[in-house]
Amino acid sequence: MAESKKCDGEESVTLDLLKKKMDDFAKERDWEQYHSPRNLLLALVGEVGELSEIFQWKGEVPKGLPGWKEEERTHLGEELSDVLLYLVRLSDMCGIDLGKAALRKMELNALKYPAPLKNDDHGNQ
Ligand SMILES: Nc1ccn([C@H]2C[C@H](O)[C@@H](COP(=O)(O)OP(=O)(O)OP(=O)(O)O)O2)c(=O)n1
Repeated sequence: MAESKKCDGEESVTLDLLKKKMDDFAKERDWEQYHSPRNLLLALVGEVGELSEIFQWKGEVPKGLPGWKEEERTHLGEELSDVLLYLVRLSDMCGIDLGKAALRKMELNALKYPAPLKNDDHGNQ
């Protein structure tokens, strides 16, 4: 089920919900013909370029983006969203369950890069 509600009545955002909304968006416009894997990949890369432009020439940007104007933050949210939406759509058109694939990849990452052991209360490792 794609739709899910938070307890405050607001719709909670899941990858499944975004997948369903992108599917509806394409169907309503008869744009499924354009949403081939290769087209979507190129669109995704284009949006990553637009995202990069926001940070271009700024030098290092501290976390939380202090000093950024509200309109710059809004623009950033839009470009991040374009990247996410095309990624979700690309995964769907390739038959990849992105949520499952990402969780599996994180497990692989944890095996490849084990966290260092922490001392317990008794100073033992
Ligand atoms: N064939 C298309 C075209 C657009 N979109 C959707 C997904 C993106 O979220 C957004 C991209 O729209 P634009 O190509 O108009 O890109 P921008 O919104 O970045 O506009 P601009 O490039 O003018 O800044 O619309 C889509 O699903 N399929």
